[in-house]
Amino acid sequence: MTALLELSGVGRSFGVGAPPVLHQLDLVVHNDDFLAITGPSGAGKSTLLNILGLLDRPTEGEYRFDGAPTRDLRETERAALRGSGIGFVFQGFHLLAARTVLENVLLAFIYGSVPRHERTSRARDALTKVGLTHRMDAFPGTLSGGERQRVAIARAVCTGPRLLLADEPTGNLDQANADGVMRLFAELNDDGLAVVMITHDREIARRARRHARLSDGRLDTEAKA
Ligand SMILES: Nc1ncnc2c1ncn2[C@@H]1O[C@H](COP(=O)(O)OP(=O)(O)OP(=O)(O)O)[C@@H](O)[C@H]1O
Repeated sequence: MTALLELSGVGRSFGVGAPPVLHQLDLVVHNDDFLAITGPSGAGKSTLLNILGLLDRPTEGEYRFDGAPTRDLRETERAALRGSGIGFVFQGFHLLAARTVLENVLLAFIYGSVPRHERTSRARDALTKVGLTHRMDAFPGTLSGGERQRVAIARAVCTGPRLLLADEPTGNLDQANADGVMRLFAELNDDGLAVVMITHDREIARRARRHARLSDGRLDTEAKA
């Protein structure tokens, strides 16, 4: 099976003479993978996620997305690949307070290639998938944290990405809402979406299919959660 993501000898340094934050990382993520990455604060987890999400570039090594090298892609090509192939979910939800739930989800289509006439039905379907059909016209400020994160997940998946990247997606949630988000990730993964998630919570990491631990800039992909 072709890897969806493949890192070979990837390093990332910030500034001349600074020690590398990421060091010679090798990682393969397949289409059906659900990978949790843990590690101490400052280990480079967000730096790694930014590289996987084509928001940042390695200073060493190669990153292949869906079999194709990404090194020589122009910014516009990287943005197009992000818009069509990758969904992002963050700890802080990143919703616009003055837009309704449905309008927030529709924002995802700004960067993709989904035709205009399909957008509202796709956004509604995504909100149905996350159990928020009844809150489409609500404003984010009137929702619980768990509901807000589900809106963010609907926004991340409504364009039909191959990969979902999540940075501490349960960090602002209580146990019950964190459980709900993890159930949703498992369902999306069963439907064929690859998920890579950063978490500091070992219980949450155990809910993934696979666990890798990042420390001192190195990745242990055999680590037990
Ligand atoms: N743009 C940047 N310029 C300089 N240094 C950076 C930059 N981005 C990250 N770093 C450094 O890289 C290291 C790793 O940061 P990163 O945010 O990836 O860690 P993390 O594992 O996600 O940490 P946390 O769990 O606390 O969020 C830190 O020492 C940080 O200061």
